[in-house]
Amino acid sequence: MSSTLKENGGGVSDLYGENSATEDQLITPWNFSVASGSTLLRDPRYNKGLAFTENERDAHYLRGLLPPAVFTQDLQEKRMMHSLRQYEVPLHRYTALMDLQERNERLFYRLLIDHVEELLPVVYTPTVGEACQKYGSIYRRPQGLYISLKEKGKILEVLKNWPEKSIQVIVVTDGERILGLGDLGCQGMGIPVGKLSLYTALGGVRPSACLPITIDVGTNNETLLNDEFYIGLKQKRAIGKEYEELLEEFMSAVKQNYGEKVLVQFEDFANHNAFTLLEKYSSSHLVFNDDIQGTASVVLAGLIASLKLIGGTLADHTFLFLGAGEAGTGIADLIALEISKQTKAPVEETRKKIWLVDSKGLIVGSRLESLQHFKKPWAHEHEPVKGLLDAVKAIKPTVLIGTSGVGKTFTKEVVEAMASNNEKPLIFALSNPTSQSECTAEEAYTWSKGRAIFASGSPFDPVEYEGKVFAPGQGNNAYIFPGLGLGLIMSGAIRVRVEMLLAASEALAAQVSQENYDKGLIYPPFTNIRKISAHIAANVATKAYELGLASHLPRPKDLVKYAERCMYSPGYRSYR
Ligand SMILES: NC(=O)C1=CN([C@@H]2O[C@H](COP(=O)(O)OP(=O)(O)OC[C@H]3O[C@@H](n4cnc5c(N)ncnc54)[C@H](OP(=O)(O)O)[C@@H]3O)[C@@H](O)[C@H]2O)C=CC1
Ligand SMILES: CC(=O)C(=O)O
Ligand SMILES: [Mg+2]
Repeated sequence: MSSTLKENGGGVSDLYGENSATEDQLITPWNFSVASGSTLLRDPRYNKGLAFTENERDAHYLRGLLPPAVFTQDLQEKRMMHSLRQYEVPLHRYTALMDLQERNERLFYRLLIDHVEELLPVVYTPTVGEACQKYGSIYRRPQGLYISLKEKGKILEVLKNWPEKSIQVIVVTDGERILGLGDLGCQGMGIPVGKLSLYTALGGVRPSACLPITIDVGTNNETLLNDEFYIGLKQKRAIGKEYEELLEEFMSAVKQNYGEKVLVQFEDFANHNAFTLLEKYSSSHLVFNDDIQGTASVVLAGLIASLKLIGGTLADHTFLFLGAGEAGTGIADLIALEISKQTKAPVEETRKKIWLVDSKGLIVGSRLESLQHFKKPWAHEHEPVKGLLDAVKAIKPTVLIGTSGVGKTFTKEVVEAMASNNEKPLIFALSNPTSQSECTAEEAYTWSKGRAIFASGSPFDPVEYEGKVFAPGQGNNAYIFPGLGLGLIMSGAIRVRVEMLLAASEALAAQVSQENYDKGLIYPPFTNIRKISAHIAANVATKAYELGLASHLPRPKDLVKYAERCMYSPGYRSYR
């Protein structure tokens, strides 16, 4: 046993700590056996339900435990989709899909991959938002790993309780800013679970390599604190040193247990923690923040693509944001950086055409002292402006981006003002779920008299306006994180860099076809997402190799093909 392994408690090659444990240390007596009979039917990873063949039914003691019919996976898929479509309430579809995931994992992913446009709004925004709000009452079986203040000092042991040992991606939340729904505490677990199901379905990361985690430090949501069915800690949120120490223990335990190359995606933290955590851990861990960085990458891709429709370069445009938090300032940063890269102008200059409005009005120089650190770079010289409409009139943006988490804030007057200043106003209503969208697709097209180019965080159906059908795009980080994650994993990257986010944006924008543009789309349809993710992964991996951050060597020649080969496929395997 090398001294390094002893020091790090076993490291990645001694996952259970058995080899490195001394005689007086406790270890877990893991026992692995071949599943058969009802145990096999209850194991979602291996269960195939009616698709077990006659031979498998004999060999694995399944005779009599299943009805006589033998179905193909195709037929199971058809049956399941038929059954899902009977539910009119989206939340019922959600629970039916979660049940399937816990019963037959491969069938679940087969459905999700083959019907991505239909099922994405169920496992993801908007329905996942409602599921989180009602998590306590729809709760059946635990999903993911819960780490609460009670586990302080024992987080490494908690990680070891998770049955899968070879983890590649962790999505972690502390539940404080779940979509635009605020603090949902422990019930935020629906988000890491949903995001990771997309890592598998959209990015091809195998399900057993995905670990959803919720860190429960309490909640400030009074409704939840008074709810007898609330599943989390009934106390106010820990802050300051107590919070930081728990997170520090978590991040160290993750590295100790899974090594340097496990990707940690921070998700739906409130902005007073999100920026600090990202800054603190990005030089020591493979981390990225989906709300700050993933969102920035997807919006930049949409902007690059939209230039084909509205003309000019990014530098020719003026940007106005409603919302100056994680998503808003994250996007603004990446746009400024890309313009600086393209024009060679310093980033301090390129920021000047990007303006943000927060709950107190336009961010301007006179507010500098009182601004949170992430807003300060955007405090340009201008007289104070209170509301969005006045800001639109004063700044005359060509692009309006909503990242406020507040619905109905792009009013008729705001959209009309955008349309009176621009032949083709570009409008992104990014807040989730649908109830928080700054405006609907129908409002954007109607109020702009069919001239807006529109994308939203949650999906909207196509809209008919004066005989023409407009198909809105979905500007959601779900386009980016699965491919970004796959690129990091397949190259064995050890750090995330901004160049990788830019590479992901360029790859996504390049996937928008002429046919998409002809329909006014600035994002490709989700139906092709696995191909899109392979291209994003390849571009990200290319950057990882160029930057010397990749550890998977030698570099595969054709990274797109390699990405496709790495992807999990949900077809059943035959059992001996
Ligand atoms: N489409 C996508 O892929 C993504 C969408 N989002 C969505 O973006 C939204 C915001 O997320 P995030 O940036 O993380 O949240 P933050 O809490 O970090 O930021 C919200 C910002 O909106 C401002 N704001 C709140 N209310 C108003 C108002 N009435 N008028 C003007 N500004 C207002 C806040 O102002 P102040 O600072 O003064 O409090 C703050 O600057 C959420 O709904 C989320 O779902 C997030 C990530 C990805
Ligand atoms: C999409 C997403 O990450 C959010 O709304 O928070
Ligand atoms: Mg999020």
